[in-house]
Amino acid sequence: MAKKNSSKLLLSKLSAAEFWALAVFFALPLALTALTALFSGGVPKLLPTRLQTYLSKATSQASADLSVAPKTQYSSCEAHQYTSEIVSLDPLVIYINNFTSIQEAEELIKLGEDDFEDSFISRSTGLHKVSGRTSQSAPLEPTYPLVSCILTRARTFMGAMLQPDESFSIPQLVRYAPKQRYDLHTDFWPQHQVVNDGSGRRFNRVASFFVFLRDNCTEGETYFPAVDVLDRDAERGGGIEKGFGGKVARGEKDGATKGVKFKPIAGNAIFWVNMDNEGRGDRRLVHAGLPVGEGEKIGMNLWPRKFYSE
Ligand SMILES: O=C(O)CCC(=O)C(=O)O
Ligand SMILES: [Fe+2]
Repeated sequence: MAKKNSSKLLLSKLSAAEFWALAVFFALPLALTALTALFSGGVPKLLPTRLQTYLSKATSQASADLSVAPKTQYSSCEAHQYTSEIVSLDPLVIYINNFTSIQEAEELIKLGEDDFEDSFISRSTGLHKVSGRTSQSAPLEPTYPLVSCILTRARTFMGAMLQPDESFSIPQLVRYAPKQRYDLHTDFWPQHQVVNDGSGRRFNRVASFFVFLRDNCTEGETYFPAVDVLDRDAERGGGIEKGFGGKVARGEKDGATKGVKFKPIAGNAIFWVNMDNEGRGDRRLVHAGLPVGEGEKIGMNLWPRKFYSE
């Protein structure tokens, strides 16, 4: 009772201006909460069920509109789950298990699948269509959250090999239908390329990641005829090859068993180093995408670029 009287007394002592100042002070947080609820779609939930029906059409339309931004929808960047195994030390070839998850692999395909065109090869003279590459390719926008996440993963994998100002080429999806292939080639250029930023600096593809994204096929292995580690292993009983549990096998060239080939397994990747410290390309990293038998193979190229002084 005494408390009620004292608050009455206090109100009667306030001027009109002081009263309104106090009213605004107490009402402002309430108004802000209501506005936040309005913009986050929370208002319908605050209303009685009967009234919610009046709003349901508008709010479900709003959430439907949100779902039509597929290219940027996947935004989580999961911590990597990969494990790695060295296939060859010299030249350096590393097999990476689970470089992407299956969900990430399918999501990457979705991001590029409207943009597939017949593959070309890139040379200093421009882009060329060649008969030895019959697949289709699609660029992947590096700023999409998932693509940027995978590029960061690749950069972290490379550790000290890349300087912070050295970046990746635009990632590229490659898709093969039955009989399609990419004949023997190297990913590095015989001559360093000039960066098109006006600086005159020259770069080359210091290393390559080839990531298998869809393995719904027979054959279609990635083949390195001059990486001879399994050939040497065969002379000692083939223990290393068996240790890879079918992911890696010996290849065939000109009727002879030679080199190493990698079976397409979605999510797994091959990493290899193309250039030595002096910026010379290593021809032992010549490789091919062997013709696909049945089904479809989709992979992704990630090419880290390093600058060279000449
Ligand atoms: O398809 C493959 O297995 C390899 C593809 C490749 O080497 C490339 O696109 O540069
Ligand atoms: Fe290649």
